[in-house]
Amino acid sequence: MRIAVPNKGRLHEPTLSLLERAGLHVEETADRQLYADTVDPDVSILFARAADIPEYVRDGAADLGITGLDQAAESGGVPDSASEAGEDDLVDLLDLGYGSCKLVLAAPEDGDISVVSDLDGGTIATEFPAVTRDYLDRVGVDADVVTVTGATELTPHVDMADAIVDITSTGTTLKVNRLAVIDDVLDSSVRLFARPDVVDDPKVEQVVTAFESVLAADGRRYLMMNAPKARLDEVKDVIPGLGGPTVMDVEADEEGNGMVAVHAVVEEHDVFATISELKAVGASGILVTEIERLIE
Ligand SMILES: Nc1ncnc2c1ncn2[C@@H]1O[C@H](COP(=O)(O)OP(=O)(O)OP(=O)(O)O)[C@@H](O)[C@H]1O
Ligand SMILES: O=P(O)(O)OC[C@H]1O[C@H](OP(=O)(O)OP(=O)(O)O)[C@H](O)[C@@H]1O
Ligand SMILES: [Mg+2]
Repeated sequence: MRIAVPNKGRLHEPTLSLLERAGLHVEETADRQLYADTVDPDVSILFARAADIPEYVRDGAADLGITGLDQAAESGGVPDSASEAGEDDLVDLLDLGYGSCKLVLAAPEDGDISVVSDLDGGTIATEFPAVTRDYLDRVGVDADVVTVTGATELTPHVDMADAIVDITSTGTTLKVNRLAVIDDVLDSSVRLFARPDVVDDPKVEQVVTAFESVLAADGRRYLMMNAPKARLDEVKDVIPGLGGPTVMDVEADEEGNGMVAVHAVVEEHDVFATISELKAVGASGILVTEIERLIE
């Protein structure tokens, strides 16, 4: 099974680090420019441009692909569910949570375009012509779409276009170019895409489970502590944990009081408050550790 992965750009490093954390270490090879093996002999990697990955998966050059939803939408769309997928469609298997951005319609701040209908008969420049035409159909506006391959933000200032459809995340690029958002076109993040014919393959399910376990571990911590057996109920009230904490008998303390070891998964943002509450109910030797993967 082959996974297409961005070869450069902002998605390259986070994708390799996800594969690593999921246990799919990518082997260093001389020709890593194009293909690489992983520690799993059944899984190999194809490096490609983020924009080309949807096409590589459709064509069968790869079985799975990791790229932005914006790229998949531009290359022919993604149905809402696997059951609606035709054989040329991509199935959106999993939101991997990074590369979050928006495609927006934007126009010069001080211009006369303030709603999308002002663009009737106008021109929109974009790197996403298919998504833009779909959007125009949806809102019922008739505008020309010009395709550019970069520096889209400049086009309204050199009379090439009245507005643009482009990626934004912090909004800095739009601001610097004195452009204001007129409408949201598409919310995007990086997804794991598959061809419909591989969705039920056990290997694909194994990859999905591995990625899910990394996502589930994100933002959670593993707490370990000792507590007096007599106060276990109070400790449990403080840490509801994932399906309840694990409790093990340990040796009694010097005074002969029964002790237990308590282990639990907690949300990272609860750790700070939880620790003082645990101390208050008699817990000691509290350890907080990171979780690499969590299979729920
Ligand atoms: N500013 C951003 N914030 C978050 N995600 C972004 C941002 N810009 C792009 N992305 C996401 O990353 C994907 C790829 O963009 P990136 O800039 O890494 O590649 P690229 O511009 O195609 O690189 P190159 O042209 O060097 O191959 C986009 O399709 C989008 O999903
Ligand atoms: O809202 P912001 O945080 O400013 O991000 C938006 C910018 O990020 C992307 O460009 P990128 O940095 O990938 O450069 P590129 O045009 O060379 O791809 C995108 O094309 C926008 O220009
Ligand atoms: Mg870019």
